[in-house]
Amino acid sequence: MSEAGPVNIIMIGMAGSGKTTLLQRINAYLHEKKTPPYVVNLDPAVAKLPFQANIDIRDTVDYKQVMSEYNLGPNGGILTSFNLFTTKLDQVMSIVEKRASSTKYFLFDTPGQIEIFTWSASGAIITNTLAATYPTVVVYVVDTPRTASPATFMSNMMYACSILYKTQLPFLVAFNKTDVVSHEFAVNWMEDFEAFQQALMRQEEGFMNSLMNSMSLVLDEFYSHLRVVGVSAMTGKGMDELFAKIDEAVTEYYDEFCPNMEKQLEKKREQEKKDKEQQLHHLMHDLSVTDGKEVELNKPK
Ligand SMILES: Nc1nc2c(ncn2[C@@H]2O[C@H](COP(=O)(O)OP(=O)(O)OP(=O)(O)O)[C@@H](O)[C@H]2O)c(=O)[nH]1
Repeated sequence: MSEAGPVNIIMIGMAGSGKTTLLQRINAYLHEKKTPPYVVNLDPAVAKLPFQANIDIRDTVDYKQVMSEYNLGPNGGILTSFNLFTTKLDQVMSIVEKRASSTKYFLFDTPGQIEIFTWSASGAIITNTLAATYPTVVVYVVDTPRTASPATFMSNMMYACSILYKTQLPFLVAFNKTDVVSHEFAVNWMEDFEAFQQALMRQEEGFMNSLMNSMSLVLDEFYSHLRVVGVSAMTGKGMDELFAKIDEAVTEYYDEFCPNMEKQLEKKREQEKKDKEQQLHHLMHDLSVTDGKEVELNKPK
C-alpha cells in the first residue's frame, strides 16, 4: 500500500437519503478540480443514474430477470444480483489497479436497501477487498430533514454506529439536504447530552423515552470520535468541508486501520501455524498408534 494511492469512497445510507445525488455532486466537484473520479454503481435496482458510471452492476446482472429466474421478491432479487456481481470482483479490482496511477478517487454507490450492502457476505467481501488495497472511507449519508425528530435521529445514529463497528473503516457522517434543514440541531444533540434529553422529553413518552435515554448514553462514546459534516447534494454546499473530512479519514486509514489490519493478519497467520502444528502432531500420533500396521479403511457398502 502506498500513501500516494487513490482513495475509495463508499456511499452508504437509508433509501432516499440522497446517496446517488450526493455522489453526482462529488463527481461534478472532482471534475471541476480536474481530478475526475472513477464511478462504480453497485445498485442493481436503480432506475436512472444522474451520471455515467464507469462500471455498472446493471451491465452484468438484470435484477428483474434474476427475480423471475430464481422466483424471488424484489429484495431477494437485489441481494442475489449483488452476490452474482461479487463473483466478478476480481475483474473490478484489476480495473481499479490499472487506473490507480491516473485516478485519485473511486466512488461506489450502494443499494438503497442498506442492509443488502452492510449485512451481506458480499458487502463485507467488497469492503474488505477495497480496504486491503487502497484507503477506503465510508460516507454515511443522512437525510437531515427526516432525522429532525429524536426517535429517527437515534435510530439513524444506531445504524451508523453498527456499520462503523462492522466495517471498522474510517467513517464520516454526511448530513445531507441542509438546504432544507440545517444539521446544527444534530451536532448540538451529539455534543450536548442534556439538549438531546430535553428534545426527547418534549416529543417522546414512557417506554420510548427511557429506551432512547439509555441508547443515547451508549452512543456518547461513538459521537466523541465521529466525523460529521453538513452538505447539500442539491446546492453543492459543504463540499470543501466534506473533502477535508475525507482527508482526515485517509490519515486515520494509514495511522489506525492499516496497523490494526496488519495485527489481525499476523494473529491469523499464527493461528494457522498453530493449527498446522496440531494437525501434524495428531498425524504423528496416529502413525505411532498404528505402529507401521496397515490402517483398515472403511469399505464402501
Ligand atoms: N432538497 C434536497 N433534496 C435532495 C438532496 N439530495 C437528494 N435530494 C432528493 O432526495 C431524493 C432521493 O435522492 P437519491 O439521490 O435518489 O437518494 P438515494 O439515497 O440514492 O436513494 P435510493 O437509491 O433509493 O437509496 C431525490 O428526490 C433527490 O432529488 C439535497 O441535498 N437537497
